[in-house]
Amino acid sequence: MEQLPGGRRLRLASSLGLGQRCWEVTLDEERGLLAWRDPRPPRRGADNCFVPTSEIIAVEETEQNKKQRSTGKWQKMAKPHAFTVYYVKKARNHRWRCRDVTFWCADEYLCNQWIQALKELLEMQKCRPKQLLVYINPYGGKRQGKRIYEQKVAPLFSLASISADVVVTEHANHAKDNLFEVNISKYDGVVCVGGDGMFSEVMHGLIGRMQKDSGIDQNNPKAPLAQCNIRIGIIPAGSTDCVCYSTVGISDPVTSALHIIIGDCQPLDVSSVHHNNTFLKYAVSLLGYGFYGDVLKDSEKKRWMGPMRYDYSGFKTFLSHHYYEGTISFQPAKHTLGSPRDKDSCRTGCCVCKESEQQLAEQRKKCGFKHEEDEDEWKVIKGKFLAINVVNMSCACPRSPKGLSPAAHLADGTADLILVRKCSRFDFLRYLVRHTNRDDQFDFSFVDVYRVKSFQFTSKLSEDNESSVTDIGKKRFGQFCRDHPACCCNIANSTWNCDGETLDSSAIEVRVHCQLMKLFARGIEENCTDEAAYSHSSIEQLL
Ligand SMILES: CCCCCCCCCCCCC/C=C/[C@@H](O)[C@H](CO)NC(=O)CCCCCCCCCCCCCCC
Ligand SMILES: Nc1ncnc2c1ncn2[C@@H]1O[C@H](COP(=O)(O)OP(=O)(O)OP(=O)(O)O)[C@@H](O)[C@H]1O
Ligand SMILES: [Ca+2]
Repeated sequence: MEQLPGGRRLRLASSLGLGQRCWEVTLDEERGLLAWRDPRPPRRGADNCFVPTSEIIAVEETEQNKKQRSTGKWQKMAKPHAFTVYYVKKARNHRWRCRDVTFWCADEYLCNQWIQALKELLEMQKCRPKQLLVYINPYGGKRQGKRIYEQKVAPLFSLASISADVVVTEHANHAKDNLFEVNISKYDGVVCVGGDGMFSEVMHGLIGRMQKDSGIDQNNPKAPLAQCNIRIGIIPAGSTDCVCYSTVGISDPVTSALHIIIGDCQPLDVSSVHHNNTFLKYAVSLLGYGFYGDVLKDSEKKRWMGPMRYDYSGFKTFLSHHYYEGTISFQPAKHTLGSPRDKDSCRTGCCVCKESEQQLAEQRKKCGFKHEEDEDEWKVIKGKFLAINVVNMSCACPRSPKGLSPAAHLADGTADLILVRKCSRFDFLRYLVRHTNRDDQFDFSFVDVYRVKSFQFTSKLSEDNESSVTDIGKKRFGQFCRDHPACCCNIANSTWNCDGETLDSSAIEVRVHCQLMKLFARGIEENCTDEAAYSHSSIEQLL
């Protein structure tokens, strides 16, 4: 073992057994790598293996008897000693898996030195959770939440020495209400097993609890909200799993469990939604009026169909082709570097989000939690819309791998406002299809997109009702426009789809709160295979 200058940086290099051969194994704390190489010439890149120490899941002393029985490899050696390292292996499409490698040596002291060094390194990873609170929705998605947790996630948590208090929910809002009561300081994170609706519940519980504990009135739309520092982990087991997919790059329970174990952290913007100084909801993914509101409303009656309900209701809503009249006001985002038409997307370590984080910190330094009156201009648009979508993130999901707004950022303090104006059914279909291919879905004359920090909407119907409350005739009007039965204009309001839940009010006021909460995730990685993440030359140097 070598202590590097400066005292505490560790470097271990030994010749250890792996399979039936000796490998050169190196643990370098400074570079943050565990690497092993077959020393026999020729030196082929394929024989170099390495793991960033931050992605080691666990290390265990391996019982020699167990190993002898299963492989018979060590039978000729006198008393071999062995240890197994469990680590993250990055596969295709952002999928992570837990792999293990067992090293052995005849020297017990050397073996223990390795185990101790690796355990010390794991102990030093302070961002890793030790105690988690887990909520499982047994009825989300295909009703597999409990099985997914028990079979795929719990064994990994226990391997990583994470203890978990598990609550299987018995009714909607169980998790949210429970989060107002539990001793939250006991936990390093909260995990939800379910879909976007379940995530939304847990988020409401945590943000709500944080505001309550800080004496902040959620009903005040202008109140600066207290940041929620306890991270949420999402084990996807829902129908859309948009938040998980957009922050990890895949909906896969094992991948998400591994992000939780290694203690990843991804800040997330949250929008607050109010009506007449009354708090309605928070939103992280989609706030959609018109098409997505109607799809959701119809699909709620078909929950028994599982995830298929969205395709059924989507098709039905597409055929109905309703548009809605209303007024939109918004404040364009000026503080951010990006634009919704950018070709680059938000990725791990995104510099647009980092810049926003710095601005947020400076703003906090300047005025703390005091509210500063926002003088920025409002832009107003009146029109007839098939869909009004406000998205805090790309909203990528398995149905649409690039999402509703591919260049939206997870943590820049803005949302993208997408306006799809009245157009033909055929054009709307062309617009929808572009969510599933590489073509630009904003490149249509009937689609506009803006990056905003706040937003308001009033439907024509409620404006009319407000201006002539006595006009009973208008209120009694049936659902469809009787003057133009074939025109698809809808005299009734649509419903807001707020992260998969319907809102009761059509008139809403929305503000984006930059990085209000944090997830156990790291955003979508640019190039996610190990080989791409670490160049071979740096591994060669290490070995
Ligand atoms: C021709 C194929 C076109 C496919 C177009 C697919 C676009 C899909 C975009 C999905 C965006 C999801 C945004 C995330 C929202 C979540 O916060 C929320 C809660 O989980 N999920 C939904 O509201 C669930 C929303 C689910 C919406 C599904 C819409 C399906 C539309 C199907 C239209 C078929 C037309 C066919 C005509 C021949
Ligand atoms: N035990 C329960 N019984 C009934 N409803 C529940 C229960 N636990 C949670 N819920 C509610 O179920 C709703 C939907 O759950 P979830 O988001 O997990 O699945 P989903 O709707 O199929 O997926 P997605 O939101 O990704 O489309 C949530 O809004 C949550 O409040
Ligand atoms: Ca954002």
